Amino acid sequence: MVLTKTVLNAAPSPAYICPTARTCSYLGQAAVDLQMDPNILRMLEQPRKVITVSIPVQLDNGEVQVLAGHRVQHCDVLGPYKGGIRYHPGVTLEEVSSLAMLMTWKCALLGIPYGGAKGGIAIDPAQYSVRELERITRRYTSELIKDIGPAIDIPAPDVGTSEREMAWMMDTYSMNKGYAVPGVVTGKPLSIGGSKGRKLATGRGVMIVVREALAERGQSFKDVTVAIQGFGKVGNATAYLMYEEGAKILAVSDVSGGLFDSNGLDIPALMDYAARNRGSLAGFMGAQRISNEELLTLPCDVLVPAALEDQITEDNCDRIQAKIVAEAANGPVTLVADQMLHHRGVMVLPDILANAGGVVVSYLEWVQGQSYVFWDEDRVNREMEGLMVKAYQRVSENARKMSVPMRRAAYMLGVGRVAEALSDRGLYP
Ligand SMILES: NC(=O)c1ccc[n+]([C@@H]2O[C@H](COP(=O)([O-])OP(=O)(O)OC[C@H]3O[C@@H](n4cnc5c(N)ncnc54)[C@H](OP(=O)(O)O)[C@@H]3O)[C@@H](O)[C@H]2O)c1
Ligand SMILES: N[C@@H](CCC(=O)O)C(=O)O
Repeated sequence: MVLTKTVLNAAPSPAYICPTARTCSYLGQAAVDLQMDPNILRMLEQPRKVITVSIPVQLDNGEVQVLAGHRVQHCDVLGPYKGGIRYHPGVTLEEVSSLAMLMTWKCALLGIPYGGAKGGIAIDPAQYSVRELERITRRYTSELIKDIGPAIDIPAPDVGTSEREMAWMMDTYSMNKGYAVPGVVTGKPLSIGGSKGRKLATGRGVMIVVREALAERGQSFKDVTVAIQGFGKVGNATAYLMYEEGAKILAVSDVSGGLFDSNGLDIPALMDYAARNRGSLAGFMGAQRISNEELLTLPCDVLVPAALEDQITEDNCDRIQAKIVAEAANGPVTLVADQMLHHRGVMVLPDILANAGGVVVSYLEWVQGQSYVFWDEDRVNREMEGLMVKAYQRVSENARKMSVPMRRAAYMLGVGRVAEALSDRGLYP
């Protein structure tokens, strides 16, 4: 394990805001691999700006709750801050800081001109009415009004948010400005400047990188079995696109548990069921019920964690049977589990590569909006695929050349690009 401050003896500043040990460790390893100037590392290991706002919201029953909303802006050396907004009870400032840092490396690795950010509110959206969620989102946006904007910081969906919340954010921001500003968010509905292809984009990116990894082994989707944890925006799209490519999807899950069929699940039927059941797989009768833990340890070729962080840990990684783990979620594999999987010869396709399709199409949405020209879905998918394949090939080549795991190779490329830009812009203004 490599921790940045111990390896390079960089003294922590009093204002140090610590993302998780995992994120610091991966950055620390990249700093060593790149023989990075410690001054640059000091600048990269802390977010530029940490914003916590208080969100008073009147519930439908008249009671007022005061929520805490965060936005962490990690680095904007390559362009505006970029990253999703998460509504989930587990949101903490530490988690948001880590996710913001991941966004910086992800955008840099994919070569898109953005920095990294993340935001979130620690709520369970299922406990609020649609009107309450709208009031929460609008007040959160108003509190952030000076800190977001098409050239400053561009939010997008993440866990618990969708194009609906992005539309409310765009409308609130625009009302404050006095004119429509579609470019303040991405992942918004098509009717207000969203991009074709954005809804399936993250899943499509996951499918593309797994396809490339299989091709390197002389395999295709028709040869493999897949298990997918999480059936939300990312898991659902990943399952659908891999199913369409001919993979046998053995299992999927959501918070209610998993569904398993050794002959392969009928993914369109499950999507249809979930769409009629407020997104949930609960109550589906056409497959065997298993737990989320059982899903992770099923005998399969490809495992796709597409829910939350820390699902594959030192406690279960010995029982993972997949040969490829594709991190559709951000941070689903703990630091220790990552090392143990590597020692066991399991290929981990890291989050900053595997799930980058979403932010790539966010970028394409922003480009279309800036130029007032909107593309058909084929063009969006083609442009995205080009960037994903190029990134995969660079990471794979670097991993081979350096004899390191894919994550380490990806971090060297992503972190290296940011460090170079920081250095070129001038460290000591
Ligand atoms: N949306 C994007 O564009 C995007 C892009 C890149 C990466 N990501 C990452 O992908 C992951 C999923 O995001 P999303 O946008 O798909 O979120 P989402 O639409 O809110 O879906 C989350 C899914 O995970 C399930 N889930 C939650 N807790 C679980 C648990 N303990 N065990 C099993 N399943 C659980 C949820 O089940 P219920 O619905 O039953 O609660 C839901 O199916 C996150 O790590 C996110 O940061 C998202
Ligand atoms: N929340 C997504 C998408 C971010 C975006 O499109 O800005 C991610 O983690 O990559």
